[in-house]
Amino acid sequence: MTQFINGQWQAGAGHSMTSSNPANQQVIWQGLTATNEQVQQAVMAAREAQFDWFMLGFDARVAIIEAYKAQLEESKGLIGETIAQETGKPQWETATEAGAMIGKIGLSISAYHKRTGQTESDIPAGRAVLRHKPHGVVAVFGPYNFPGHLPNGHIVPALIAGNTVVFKPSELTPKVAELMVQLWEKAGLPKGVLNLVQGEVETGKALAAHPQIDGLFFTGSSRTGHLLHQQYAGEPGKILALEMGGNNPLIVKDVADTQAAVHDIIQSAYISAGQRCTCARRLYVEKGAKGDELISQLVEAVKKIHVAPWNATPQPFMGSMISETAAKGMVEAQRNLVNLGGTALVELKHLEPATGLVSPGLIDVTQVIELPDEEYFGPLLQVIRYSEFDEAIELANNTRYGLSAGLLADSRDDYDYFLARIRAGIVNWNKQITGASGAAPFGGVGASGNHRASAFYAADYCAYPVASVEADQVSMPAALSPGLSL
Ligand SMILES: NC(=O)C1=CN([C@@H]2O[C@H](COP(=O)(O)OP(=O)(O)OC[C@H]3O[C@@H](n4cnc5c(N)ncnc54)[C@H](O)[C@@H]3O)[C@@H](O)[C@H]2O)C=CC1
Ligand SMILES: O=C(O)CCC(=O)N[C@@H](CCC(=O)O)C(=O)O
Repeated sequence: MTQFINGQWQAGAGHSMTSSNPANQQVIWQGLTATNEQVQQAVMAAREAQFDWFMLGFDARVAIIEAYKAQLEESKGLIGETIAQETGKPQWETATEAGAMIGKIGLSISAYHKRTGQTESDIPAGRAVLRHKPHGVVAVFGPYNFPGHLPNGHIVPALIAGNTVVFKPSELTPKVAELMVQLWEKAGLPKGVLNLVQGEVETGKALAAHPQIDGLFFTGSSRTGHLLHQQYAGEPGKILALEMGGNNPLIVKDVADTQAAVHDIIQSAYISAGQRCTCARRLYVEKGAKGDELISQLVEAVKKIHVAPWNATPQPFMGSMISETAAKGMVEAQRNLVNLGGTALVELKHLEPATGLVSPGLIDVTQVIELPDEEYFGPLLQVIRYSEFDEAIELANNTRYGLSAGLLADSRDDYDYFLARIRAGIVNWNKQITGASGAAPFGGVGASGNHRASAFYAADYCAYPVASVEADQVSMPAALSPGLSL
């Protein structure tokens, strides 16, 4: 039973789909995809349930969402293990993803009040009331790299606001999605409020194209996000929130503690085997002896990064990438950069055939004239040597993306200058550029997003404001407008 439609689990009526552990190819989930007819049923179930869900009222909705939180807490270990098995990420890391899912509940309730909610003020003619209403039925699309936390970051605020949801997870992580929906079911969510349709791109297309969708909240690649943006052109009545990838720069300038800088670089570029949208892809290091020393320490540290399957003891820093295909894609990306004139400082290697296990790579691309503005979604960091800070900032900004960026420098003045000039939605100083806080907005500019930041600002795209001027009864004004007599 792979689809959850109108409160019932049912088998897909489409074709066969499997999900396997990318570290050993063991099949961990098997089922049939949803057909267009099942997508239609899911959307109509969400439509049917929406008004009652909204009319239940905020407190009653939140009570169910708190019950879901209790389910998450009870199943925290299982969630972490399922994510690790399906994505290949190490267990220490997926435990933090399960924790972030739990933390999302309190943050989303607080964000609802702070960003939306209801306010009233007295005005001469009565009172002005600001309320927020849900859009209606929203589709949530999830990526594979955070299969629990990131869809959860759309679903929870959407439900708090009174929307109903049709969730289409990544085809690479159906098992995590199924577990999440089972926990909502146990929490007592009324039928039709959250529906799950599993499948590949065709299922996504059917859902995105459904005329009864009022909004679409997407986290995934820039390529797919751009397709959806084109598809929603000419539909101003629908809300589209796009959280997409990046080609994120990190600049190092005059740091006293080189070892600490190396640590921040590694946490920025290689966590989750480089499969975070916030990961550093380009590292700018000053030319000269100090820069050479930093690079040589970085090379040694990258060579020592422990890579192993998700459940290995001791735990590795990097687990497997999501698939063998993804691993091969990174080897191909490295080959392409070498062909363009790059020099591998640490070669990224596919460690075992038929798995997603790769070693981290570091490549000097200073000599590459036309550096591709691509998001290589894996553990491959490109190094560019610069002469002047201005040059480094200009190169860092030379991207169509604008998600995260960072500066490692001991001078506050340097940071203020960088902050004023860099174009990105997440800008950090002397901190890794991954691991953004859910208590802050999360989103990028350029090809990284459409100015609908998620995380704490997700509340904004989950509801629309309704401004009212109200009085308890109809009454005559103190004076009539010129030219009127009654
Ligand atoms: N900005 C952010 O918050 C984040 C962005 N990402 C980005 O996500 C990407 C990795 O995730 P993927 O799963 O590979 O993304 P993806 O774009 O391949 O897939 C995302 C979802 O869209 C669906 N989909 C794919 N093509 C579609 C189409 N034509 N119409 C409708 N639906 C379609 C997929 O089935 C999946 O459910 C990276 O680029 C990463 O940077 C990942 C996490 C956070
Ligand atoms: O959504 C939130 O609560 C905060 C954003 C977040 O968790 N970002 C993570 C993962 C994003 C990704 O998939 O790359 C991060 O910044 O590391």
